[in-house]
Amino acid sequence: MSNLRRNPGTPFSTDAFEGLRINTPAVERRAATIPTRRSLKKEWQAAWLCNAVRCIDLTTLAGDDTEARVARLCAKARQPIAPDIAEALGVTGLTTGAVCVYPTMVRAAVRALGNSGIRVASVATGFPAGLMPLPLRLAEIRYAVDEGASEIDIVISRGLALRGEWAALYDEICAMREACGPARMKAILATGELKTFDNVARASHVAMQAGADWIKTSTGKEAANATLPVSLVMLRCIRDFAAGTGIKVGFKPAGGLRTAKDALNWQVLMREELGPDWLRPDLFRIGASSLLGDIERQLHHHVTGRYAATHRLAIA
Ligand SMILES: O=C[C@H](O)COP(=O)(O)O
Repeated sequence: MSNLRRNPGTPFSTDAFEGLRINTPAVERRAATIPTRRSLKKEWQAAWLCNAVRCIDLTTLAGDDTEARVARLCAKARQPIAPDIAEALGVTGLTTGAVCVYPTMVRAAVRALGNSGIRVASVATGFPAGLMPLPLRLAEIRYAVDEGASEIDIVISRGLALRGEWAALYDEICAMREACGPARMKAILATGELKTFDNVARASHVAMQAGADWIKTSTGKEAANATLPVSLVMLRCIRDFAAGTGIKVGFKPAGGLRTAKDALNWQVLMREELGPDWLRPDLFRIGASSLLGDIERQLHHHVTGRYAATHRLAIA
C-alpha cells in the first residue's frame, strides 16, 4: 500500500458545485442496476471477497470498548480468515486494511498490531455528532495522532452544510487536515443527515478541496447509513475532482455493511464508476464492524462446499 498518496487540497471554489442539481430518480435507477451488473461466481467471487478483506477498516466504536476487545479485533485484522481456508485459496499475508477505533483505544491497537503493517485509524472531532468547539475537536485529532494513529476519520459539521456555509466548512476541514499532520484524513459526511443529494455532492467537493484523502459516507450511528445511491453521488464527485485536478481521492462506505453481497456490490460500483485503481486499499476502504464474519462464511463455503459452524467465526 502506498504511503505517499496525499490529497494536497485546492483553494476553495464553488465552481464545481454551484449550479449542480442531482437527478435523484436517475441516481436511484443507476444504483439499482449495480447488484445485477456482474455475476461473480466461484473463484472470481472468492478473489473479490479477499480483496474486500484487504480494504476493510475493521471497526469497533462502542461505548463498552476495552483494550482487551481491541486486542481481539487486532488479532482478527492480522488473520482475517482461518489459516486452512487461506491456504486452500492460495492466499498468503492477507490482512485487513486498518482497524478503526476511538482515540483512547489507539495505543492498545498500535501495540497489538506491532509491525504487521496494518494501519490504525482513529475517529476524532467529537465523533459521531461533531458538536464540540473546534479547538477541542482539533486537540482530539492531535491526541489520536500522538497516540500513534496513522489515519484520522473526522466528522464534518452537518450544521454548516445544512445552512450552505460552504466556505466555513472548508476552513474547518482545512484546520482538521493540518491537525492530522502526517496522518491521512477521511472526512465523514454523515450523508443520512444531509437531507439532499445536492448537499452530499457539495459537501463531497468541499471536503476534497480541503484535502480529505478519502470521503466517507457515515459514522454508522445515523439513522440512514451507506447506500448505493448516496455512494454513487459521492463517486461521481470523486471522478469530477480527479478530472479537474488530477488528484485521486479515496472512498469509504461505512455503516450498516454486513454481508458479503454488500462487499461485492460496493466493489462493482467502484470498478464501474472509477476503474480498477480505486479497488486498492489506499483508495478504497469499507468501514464495518460486522462484515468480516459473512465474508469468512462465504469463503469457507467456497472452499469446503458447506457453511462453517458459528463458533469458527467468533468475531466480526
Ligand atoms: O466507520 C465505521 C462504522 O462505524 C461502522 O459501522 P457498522 O458498525 O454499522 O459496521
